[in-house]
Amino acid sequence: MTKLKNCLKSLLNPFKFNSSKGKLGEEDMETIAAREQKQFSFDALASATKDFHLTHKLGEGGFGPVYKGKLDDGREIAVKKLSHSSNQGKKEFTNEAKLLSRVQHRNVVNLLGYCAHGVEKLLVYEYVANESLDKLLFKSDKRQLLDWNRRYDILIGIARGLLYLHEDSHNCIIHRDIKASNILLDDKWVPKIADFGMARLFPEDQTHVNTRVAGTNGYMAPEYVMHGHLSVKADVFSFGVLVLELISGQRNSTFSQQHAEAQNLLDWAYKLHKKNRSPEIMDPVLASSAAAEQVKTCVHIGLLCTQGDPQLRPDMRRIVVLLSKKTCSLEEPTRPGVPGSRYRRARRPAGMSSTAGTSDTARTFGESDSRPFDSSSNANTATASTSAHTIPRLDPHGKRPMES
Ligand SMILES: Nc1ncnc2c1ncn2[C@@H]1O[C@H](COP(=O)(O)OP(=O)(O)OP(=O)(O)O)[C@@H](O)[C@H]1O
Repeated sequence: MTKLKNCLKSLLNPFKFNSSKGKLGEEDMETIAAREQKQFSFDALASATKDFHLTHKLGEGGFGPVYKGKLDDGREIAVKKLSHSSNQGKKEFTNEAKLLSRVQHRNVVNLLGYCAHGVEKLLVYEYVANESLDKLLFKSDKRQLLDWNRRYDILIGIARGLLYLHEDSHNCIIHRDIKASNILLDDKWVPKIADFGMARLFPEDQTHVNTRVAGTNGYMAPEYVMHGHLSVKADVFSFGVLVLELISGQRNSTFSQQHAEAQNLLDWAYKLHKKNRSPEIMDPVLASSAAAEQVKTCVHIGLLCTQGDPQLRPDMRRIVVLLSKKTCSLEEPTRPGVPGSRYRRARRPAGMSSTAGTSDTARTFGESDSRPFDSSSNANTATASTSAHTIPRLDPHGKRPMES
């Protein structure tokens, strides 16, 4: 009997068995239940962030300000206060946040929980100590911290995180906004994908787009920008842009000013690849740490990911395999699509649906098409031909492909 008691006691130990009462203390039970529910009280978050004090503010993105905080139990957190423009109801928000907090992977920022308090909606993330990738990669005084091996590990980590979101999480989660600023690095340089699931929390709500800095972010897949066709291949496209940015140390969105002979980073990489000179896109600070063959393979993979036709792009499972292999034979990429931005998408001409996947027309892509797929061109010209490839129907949230 005593043995059984001890055994039970040790099983309950992680939950702070309250021996003086001989059972789990009421408070402990509440704490466990609250943690399970992933619900945080507004007071706990206000106290953790010193009333959302300016000195705790980490920054402000399109969805609202983010604050650093410390919970009573010592955990460091980042609290995202969603802007009031999210018109999602409390119950829907709670359901979505609950689902998203089940997403757990080494390369995805952990959503610890959420809080819905009056009009306030907040998301609570694990705090990731290092800076976001863009701050390191695009700042000349910091980019040498990222040698080739580190960049390569970051690439594989992001690829694994995306594979998990696409295929291995409870539902297919399309990120929709993969870019360098959404990759956070922890103190061991492990990349963590941030801001996943925003499409579910801001369903069909483009309002936040207008609060972002106007301009091109240069990561969005052309078929998504132009037609709202959202599939996992849109994330693959953005990942491809990120691959080429990591290799070159150049931001795709500001590239054109530097190299007049190419329209953008993708175009430049493609032209050099065709001449078998792709290592020339390499960031000069990598000269001593990079192996030319590996750089070549990575450029090749980046170009496969950014092809205009989403169906030609590899999926994340294949990308993880390709990146993990020492040698691999790769098909020739077709010309890259021209990336766009969400900002442009929000300004689609009247009459074009902004609902992902509702447009039934699409431009036909293919090897024979030598023109780059320009997302900035007028949408009327873009709907000229009916798609030869049917793109799977998407749910009205523009997030999960629907099983038909
Ligand atoms: N979990 C986190 N840990 C540490 N810092 C974070 C965390 N989440 C966000 N931040 C920081 O908070 C700031 C704002 O982040 P947020 O993701 O809201 O916007 P953004 O990525 O700058 O822009 P966008 O909304 O366009 O993606 C950034 O500097 C980011 O690095």
